[in-house]
Amino acid sequence: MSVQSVETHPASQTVKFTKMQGLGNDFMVIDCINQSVEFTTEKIRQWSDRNFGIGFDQLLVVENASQESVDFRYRIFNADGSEVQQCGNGARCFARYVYDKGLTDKTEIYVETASGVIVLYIEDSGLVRVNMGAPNFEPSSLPFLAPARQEEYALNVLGETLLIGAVSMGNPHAVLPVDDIKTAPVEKFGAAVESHASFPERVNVGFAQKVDNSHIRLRVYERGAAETLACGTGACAAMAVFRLWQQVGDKVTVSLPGGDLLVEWNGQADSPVWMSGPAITVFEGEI
Ligand SMILES: N[C@@H](CCC[C@H](N)C(=O)O)C(=O)O
Repeated sequence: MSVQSVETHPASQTVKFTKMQGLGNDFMVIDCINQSVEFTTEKIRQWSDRNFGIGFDQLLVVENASQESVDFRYRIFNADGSEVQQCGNGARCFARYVYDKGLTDKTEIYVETASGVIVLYIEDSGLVRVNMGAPNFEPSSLPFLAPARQEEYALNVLGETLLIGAVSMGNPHAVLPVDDIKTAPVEKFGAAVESHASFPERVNVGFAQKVDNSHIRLRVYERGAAETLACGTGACAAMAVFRLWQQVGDKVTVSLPGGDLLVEWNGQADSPVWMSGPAITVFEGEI
């Protein structure tokens, strides 16, 4: 008996993709249900290059789900080629993509990620609302090498002691409160905190200013992508940390350089964080 290997979609020479953005956090989205693509770190870095490639903060990959109760599998790669667990702005674009491409006619979409299942809702307004799951403040969940769980931590960075909050939204976040977002030391501390030895898998770094009970301003230095115009999980992380510190209420507008997100969390340990915002298709391409 001879054994034959069957490949339904042979790896193609060219790759069809869609360029999308959520508040200026931009993505290359690839359908790997209808085409087969091999990903290498080198290829992703080339594509993400803003001068020599397509240019994006993250690559989003659409795949078939591995479980029956879920609609799709959602994989995420940073611009530096690292594969990561979660991307909030990407999740909204993922919903828009699978719906607009006719891969589903559902407006409530269950998606498996490397950090669990999230649920995406396409609203009549065109905005996408995402159930991002509950925030996890256990240091080991990031991972963050702190001796015990605390509400805030003192982190030694470049000879200075920074006060931070730490939370996993599926992916790791450090949140630094600042007095004024315009003078936030993103250039000085962003990369240093991202690769601090206390975060063995690196960390996304949010600089957050409380405006009032229902409004935060935020800039995020993203792991594997440097500062972006917006970070959805970063917005959820900042809101969750400020909510834990009782600095804000249950419903907060988070203003990022690329625009506003609405983030809701009631402060209960098992309750999910909800995030709502836009998801926009920019162009279709082939490379
Ligand atoms: N832009 C994202 C987060 C993307 C992943 C992140 N850089 C990481 O390494 O965890 C968002 O909108 O959440």
